[in-house]
Amino acid sequence: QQGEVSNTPEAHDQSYLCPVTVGGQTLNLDFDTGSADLWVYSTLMPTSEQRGHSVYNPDSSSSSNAQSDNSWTIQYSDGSGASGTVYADKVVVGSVTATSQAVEAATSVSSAFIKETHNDGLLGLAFSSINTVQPTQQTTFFDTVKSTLAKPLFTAHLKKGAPGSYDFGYIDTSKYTGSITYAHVDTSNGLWEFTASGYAVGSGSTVATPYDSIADTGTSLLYLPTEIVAAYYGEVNGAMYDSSQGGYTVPCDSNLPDFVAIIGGSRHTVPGSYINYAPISETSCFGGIQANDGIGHSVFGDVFLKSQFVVFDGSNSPRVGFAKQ
Ligand SMILES: N#Cc1c(N)n[nH]c1N1CCCC1
Repeated sequence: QQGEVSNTPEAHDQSYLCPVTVGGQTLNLDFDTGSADLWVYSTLMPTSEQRGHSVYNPDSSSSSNAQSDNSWTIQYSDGSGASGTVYADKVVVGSVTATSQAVEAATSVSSAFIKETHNDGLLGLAFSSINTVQPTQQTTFFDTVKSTLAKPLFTAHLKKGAPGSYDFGYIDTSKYTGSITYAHVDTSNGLWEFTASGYAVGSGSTVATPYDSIADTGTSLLYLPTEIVAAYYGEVNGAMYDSSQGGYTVPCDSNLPDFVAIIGGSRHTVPGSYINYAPISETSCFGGIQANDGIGHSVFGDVFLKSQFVVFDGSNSPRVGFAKQ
């Protein structure tokens, strides 16, 4: 099988949500290549926390089977988290069906999620080795269906301020220009982890330096080594590190330079306008590039990914591919 599902950006392209049917019930989920749990808001949560969300009711699904011995709890690096119990149920993404997918029904969700009223949960697309279900670890939707797909891959086509798509099982050549360049993926941390080999700021010269990175659709910004971030904002008049905001800010009327990442031996350019992320005040805007201090690797999040067509190749030699949209 193969199929396409639309994604729709939240404000500032902070996240991208896709309609998914779980046990015949449609929820809007954040497809996240940085985690490996499919969890949903559910009727098992306090009623007050369900308000404003579409929720999964396992009792009203004709295909749900409780996995009563299993439970889950997940913590994300931004401090948000959720926990709950597990069911097996039918999950449909576009036209791709997982007849018996582990659906992690939340009993508790952190406040950071509750206020995102369009987000009804996550669909993890990292490797199943980091799925949090215990005592019996479960597979991601992609791993569940992979053997039934025409090709063992999915693609991400995220756009700036407009709907895009995720495709499962095929590469739609109409969604990119030029060629796709690939980088080998190291799966030892359960992530789509690769090594970028350099960078350039605007029309500046290319700096050859390797930096360990992940492709993460569930992260909004582009997190890079501190020296690269300093080199970037050093080219922006009025840019500053504002500890009260927790990162670099720029004047909102800045004409920001492009950022070029060298991956797979090719140049991949983020337009400078994408790096003016969101207003903080009348004149100050939060930068879309920030330092990766404390993360342990660089994170190519949505600020970067929405400039590219991205292939997540889950074959026996996993790799990520990037092409210009
Ligand atoms: N923090 C964080 C994070 C990440 N690194 N990948 N996905 C994340 N989230 C998905 C929903 C909330 C956070």
